[in-house]
Amino acid sequence: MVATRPGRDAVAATAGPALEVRGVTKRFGGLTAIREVSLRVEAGEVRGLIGPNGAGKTTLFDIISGLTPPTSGTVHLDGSDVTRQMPERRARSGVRRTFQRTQLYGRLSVEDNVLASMEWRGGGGGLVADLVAAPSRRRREAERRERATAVLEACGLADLRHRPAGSLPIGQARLVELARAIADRPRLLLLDEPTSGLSAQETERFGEQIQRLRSDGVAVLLVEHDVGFVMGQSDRVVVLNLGAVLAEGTPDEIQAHPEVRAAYLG
Ligand SMILES: Nc1ncnc2c1ncn2[C@@H]1O[C@H](COP(=O)(O)OP(=O)(O)OP(=O)(O)O)[C@@H](O)[C@H]1O
Repeated sequence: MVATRPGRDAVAATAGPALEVRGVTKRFGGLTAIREVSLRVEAGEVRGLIGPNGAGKTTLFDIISGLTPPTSGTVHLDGSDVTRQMPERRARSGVRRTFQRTQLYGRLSVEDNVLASMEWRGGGGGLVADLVAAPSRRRREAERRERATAVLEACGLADLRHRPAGSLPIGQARLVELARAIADRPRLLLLDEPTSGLSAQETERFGEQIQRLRSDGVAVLLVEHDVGFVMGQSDRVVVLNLGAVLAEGTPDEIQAHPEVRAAYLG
């Protein structure tokens, strides 16, 4: 008999798209920031999300990650309705996010920032805890450190691992935020304008990481004002305008779309 390995892979294979947003509306008082938006992202797919300032992109990320509830509509992860789940619970189910303004622990080292993103898995506690800890805790701690080292290397941050995160320029800080988001092997990664402030070389490295994640089966939703970057990275692109979906298609279809050109691409 062939043993099957239960876990995320098995769930993903049977339960539908990594992310499905169904008919979501969000009102702030009299303002409708999101209007009946539906979209899906499959495992191993990069989906771009573009639109002018105020189109509702960040609000949609807040709804998907659980920071704000929708006024109506539902959010599904791997086929399960998570609309009422708290953000921490969604994070443990594999939803990770980066922010337009990086959210790092400025006084902690780059490495400790990455380790902290995996703290809930166990381990932690430092040297004293190591001396008195059970073997299972020590094993988890060793795995966490090994993973942090691998992720720091992949993101080009190995030489900066002992630097306080708050001392880094924005480009490197964004890479640390990416490292934090991917260290825990997310199922769904929400990237909010990840390349703003990055050099050409850092942008290229960021793009390589996105493609590596995709080939590992991660679903990526990418909000980005750099149209060239988003078109180069994405399998499909959704265009939001005034809170509603204006168009959806391949990068070529979107770039040729007359209304999109008029509203956004110019
Ligand atoms: N907490 C809030 N209270 C009231 N209005 C809000 C709130 N958050 C967002 N909005 C409004 O909702 C609309 C969508 O904003 P949102 O930040 O989601 O757009 P965006 O597409 O992310 O814009 P940008 O590209 O500038 O980041 C805007 O009109 C904004 O002013």
